[in-house]
Amino acid sequence: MKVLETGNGARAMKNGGLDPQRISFEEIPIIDLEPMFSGDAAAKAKLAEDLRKACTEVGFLYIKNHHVPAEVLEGTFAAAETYFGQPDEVKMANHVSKSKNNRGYAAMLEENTDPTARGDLHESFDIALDVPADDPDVKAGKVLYGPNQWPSDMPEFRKALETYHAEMLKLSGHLLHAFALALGLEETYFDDMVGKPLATLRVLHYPPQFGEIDDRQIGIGAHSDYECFTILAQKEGISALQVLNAAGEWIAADPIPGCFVVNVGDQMARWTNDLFASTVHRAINRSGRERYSIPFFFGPNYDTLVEALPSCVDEDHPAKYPPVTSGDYVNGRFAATFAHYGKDNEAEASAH
Ligand SMILES: O=C(O)CCC(=O)C(=O)O
Ligand SMILES: [Fe+2]
Repeated sequence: MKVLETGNGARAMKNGGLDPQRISFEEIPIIDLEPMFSGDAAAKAKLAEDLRKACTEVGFLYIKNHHVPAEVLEGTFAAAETYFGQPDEVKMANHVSKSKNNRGYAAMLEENTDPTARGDLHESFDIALDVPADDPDVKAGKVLYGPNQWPSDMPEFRKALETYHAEMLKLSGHLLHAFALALGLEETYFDDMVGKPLATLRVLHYPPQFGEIDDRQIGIGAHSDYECFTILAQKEGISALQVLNAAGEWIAADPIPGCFVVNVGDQMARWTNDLFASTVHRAINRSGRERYSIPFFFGPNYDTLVEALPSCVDEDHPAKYPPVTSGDYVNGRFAATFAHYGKDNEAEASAH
């Protein structure tokens, strides 16, 4: 077993080295995050080992004991339901095209997460870190930074989402520490890269799909997430999310009470030179009921260079990807997903 010397002492690396062993998982592991809040070094090391295994073999996991209050989750789901229940013209008043920073509402079929598909059957509302318009980074045209856009007459909606966003930032700090330990690094290794993080919160509404389904038009098409990691809340009792395993089978990632789904994003895969798997997933809502979910995408500061970590590169495993800043990477991916606003999209939508 390979042992890695770190500033926190020696760490054994399971799976002997850098080659990830993806498995044909049929279940997604559950990781107990409690040690990051109250554990000693031994408990954290055990958690780090479990997390490393989950990220290497699967790329998806559930976390329990995350310390996000249940009422914050319930409040956000309730706020989302009220928001999406409004007439389309009301929601369109805060359409994402009215923001320079990808904030606000996007309607059914406007997004096309899988570029080979015909639009996603969901509507969404996005916020991110609220950075004022006169901030130097915003003025410099770093479009992922900027102010949020809000409906003028829904203060509860704003409050719920802002509260949830703040909780996610806290939780992301703990998770990032766990990821650092899982990579054999000092717990605080990433801390100075996340002072002004790319941190997008979306609320999503998926109407149910009935009967025969065209696999090019589902709730959200097959994709991997762009950022470092995603923390996803799903309303209990509705199955829709699916994760692709190493054998190419779709595995259900159903909601588990008290747990978030966490998945590795593309930035983390690049950081780890593909040791950690950024796993493809999709959602199809055939539950017969309206589905709501709340993903939160966490990545480092816009200017952080995402390049293979020294501990993930050696002679036999040269860096696979050129270094890229966090912002340029996410921006490039966004451009592809939102490419088809406008005429094409209207034609598609009215054809169905
Ligand atoms: O709604 C879900 O369960 C998944 C959403 C998702 O994958 C995304 O927004 O990137
Ligand atoms: Fe996703």
